[in-house]
Amino acid sequence: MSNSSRRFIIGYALSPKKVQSFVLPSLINHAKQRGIDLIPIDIYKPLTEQGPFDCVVHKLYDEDWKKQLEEFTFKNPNVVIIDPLNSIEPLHNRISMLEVVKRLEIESLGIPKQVVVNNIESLSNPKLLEDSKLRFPVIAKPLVADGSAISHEMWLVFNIEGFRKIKPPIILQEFVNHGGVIFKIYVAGDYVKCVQRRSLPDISNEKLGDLGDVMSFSQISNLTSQQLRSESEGYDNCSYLNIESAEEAEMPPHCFIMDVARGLQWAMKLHLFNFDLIRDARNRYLVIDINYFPGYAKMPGFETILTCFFWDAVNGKIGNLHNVDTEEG
Ligand SMILES: Nc1ncnc2c1ncn2[C@@H]1O[C@H](COP(=O)(O)OP(=O)(O)OP(=O)(O)O)[C@@H](O)[C@H]1O
Ligand SMILES: O=P(O)(O)O[C@H]1[C@H](OP(=O)(O)O)[C@@H](OP(=O)(O)O)[C@@H](O)[C@@H](O)[C@@H]1OP(=O)(O)O
Ligand SMILES: [Mg+2]
Ligand SMILES: [Mg+2]
Repeated sequence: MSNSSRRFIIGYALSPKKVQSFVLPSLINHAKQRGIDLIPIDIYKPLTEQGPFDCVVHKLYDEDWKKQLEEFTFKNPNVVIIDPLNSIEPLHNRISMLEVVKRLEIESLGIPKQVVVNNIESLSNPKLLEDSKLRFPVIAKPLVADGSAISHEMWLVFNIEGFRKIKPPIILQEFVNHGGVIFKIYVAGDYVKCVQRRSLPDISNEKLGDLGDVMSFSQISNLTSQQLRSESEGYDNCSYLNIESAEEAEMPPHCFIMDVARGLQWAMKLHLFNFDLIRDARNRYLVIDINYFPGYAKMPGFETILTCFFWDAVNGKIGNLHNVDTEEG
């Protein structure tokens, strides 16, 4: 229970899909019990005429919202905005997204080799892979990561023929064998949680020749085994994805997760994000993706963690990371 009778108001500006997946009755009730009311922001009305708010959380990126936030911040400099748009923006480009990882200089941590391809001509350059020190298989990911369905559409490319299906601007990223498991680390202010999810299976050199030219996929770690099977139907390479379940893997060390989460948070100046981590055959960890305001509801204990974070936010207690906890998802 709240230790004071004062109530706090958090305004949220989220897409209808995000409201449905995040603003669950269980979260609303949990927050209420700690004196926090979660109130929807009407994006069709001026933000400055709404409220009062102690804090605003948001995941909208259009120009109109940007202007609304600027005006609101100017008139209400003491209201906490989670998070400022200029801190979120680097995550909208898959190159700038991972730049921050390089700055951390944490031992055993890195990112896969990658190169930007802006147009079809560059994609047909026969020396593209050689110049960028990449080898097949590679993953082609849309350069822009703006939350649209298209920004999640990826291709696993097995040979040069496969490039025919790819539409730049994209990045080509080294496919790193990692045992079919990824770790998703959710950060909400001071709170950090690591869960294990399904990923793409390893590809051996022998298997590479049997997989066809290219295979498209989207948000694989959110798919159930059943969805994964139907997703893979119709591809030459369907048997590649048609696996029942990945082996359970050992979780990364707590202190390592903590260091990376804290390092990323400070470097990016963000409170709400998750990052995807894979472990290669030499026990090196690679960050492959960072998402703003991810699907927290899939995280065990989400109501408690988010409510604690909101409480910290409205009480000016957003500070050092603590409470690191790892568990299987
Ligand atoms: N370099 C890589 N090597 C091996 N597998 C990878 C690599 N990059 C991505 N993957 C696999 O592809 C999946 C999707 O990639 P990524 O996380 O970049 O996409 P996304 O659409 O941004 O995902 P999210 O839904 O988490 O936002 C990962 O979860 C992982 O299974
Ligand atoms: O759909 P969910 O709620 O599960 O959350 C997903 C979230 O979608 P949403 O913000 O539209 O809801 C995605 O955001 P965009 O890149 O599309 O902006 C991205 O962050 C995914 O990684 C999240 O899944 P998770 O990484 O947590 O598994
Ligand atoms: Mg991802
Ligand atoms: Mg992503």
